[in-house]
Amino acid sequence: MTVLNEEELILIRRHLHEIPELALQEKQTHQYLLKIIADFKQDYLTIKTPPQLPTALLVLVKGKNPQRTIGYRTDIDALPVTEQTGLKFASKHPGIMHACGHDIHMTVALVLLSYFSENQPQDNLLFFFQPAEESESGGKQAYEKGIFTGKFKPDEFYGLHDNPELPAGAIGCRLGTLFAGTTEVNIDLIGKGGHAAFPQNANDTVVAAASLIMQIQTVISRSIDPIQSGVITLGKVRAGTIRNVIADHTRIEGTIRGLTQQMILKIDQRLKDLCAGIGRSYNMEVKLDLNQGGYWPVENNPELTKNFIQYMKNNPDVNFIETKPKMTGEDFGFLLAKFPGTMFWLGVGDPNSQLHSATLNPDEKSIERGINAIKGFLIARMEK
Ligand SMILES: CC(=O)N[C@@H](CCC[C@H](N)C(=O)O)C(=O)O
Repeated sequence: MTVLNEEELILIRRHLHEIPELALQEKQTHQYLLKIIADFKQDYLTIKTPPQLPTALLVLVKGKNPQRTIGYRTDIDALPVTEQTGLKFASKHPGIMHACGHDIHMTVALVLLSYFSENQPQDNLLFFFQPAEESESGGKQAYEKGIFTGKFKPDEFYGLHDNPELPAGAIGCRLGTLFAGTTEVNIDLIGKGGHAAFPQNANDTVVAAASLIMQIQTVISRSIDPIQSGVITLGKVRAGTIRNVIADHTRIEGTIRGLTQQMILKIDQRLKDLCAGIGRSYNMEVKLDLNQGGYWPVENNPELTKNFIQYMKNNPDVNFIETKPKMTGEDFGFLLAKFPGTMFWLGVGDPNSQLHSATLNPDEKSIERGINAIKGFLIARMEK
């Protein structure tokens, strides 16, 4: 096969969209990626499925005259969202959707890989198809399980995220922090169940949880410098089985976001204080589990990012937009703390939807435009 053309890339993107899989369960996706890559010219490629992380995939393209190994990462997992786009190629996996655009990310990476498998690059290029970005910290797991060793160790790393607010094909980036760091929050309140008619004999976790939720909502407004800011969203609350039984257990799940590690730790501490206080005042056990995993703030490397932005600004075919930091999280933040590099946005022109929404429908024109911009950048980078 030669370099994937526009028609082929659309078919690939649509097939990937049909088979979304959750974090660490990306078996079908992994198989499909392998099948596509098997059709590329193999002369310069080394393909490896790391046994420590069996849905991940590393593909090394051997350079002509390598001075460095440039890493390019795409995430491959999807979300537990029921698709409502009405597209002909909508998800075939009930309750799961590529609602964060990782199907677009994978397609861009595959086309870049197909191009460099035909046109041997100067430097080595390492393509990393990463599982578990949405949860389970796939990037961190990959690093800690030692998959970036020997010839699979990048000297610098690049990766993109799609952005429905930006016009299709636009490239967005900034020096400094691009994405927030996040902490996953799990709270279990354990009280005493009982008959709805006899609250005096029970210890109601729903009432305690309601109070805790309201207190947590004061953290950002009262404990955080308004110029800096942060976010706490409690997206899931589960309690009870029926209206007339007092719930002995309430589970709250949420996420904390901050643009610096210091901010995240400050919010973490306030949550610990509030949970301890609720435990004392309602006389029940309140277990708080905070897990940052690999969702560190995405800090772009100053020198490499300056170079990236300069290339994009000077390229008349690229619509470059200097963006502000966002409170979305990304476990590429962990990898950028280990390897210098740059994360950037690819505009997918769907301003009526958000990432993680059931109606997200990226404009497919963004794929080809993104590929051209990134391909040009990688070639220019290898000439330096
Ligand atoms: C781009 C994006 O939407 N990323 C996710 C990352 C998940 C972070 C983690 N699981 C958490 O919820 O804290 C996001 O939700 O921002």
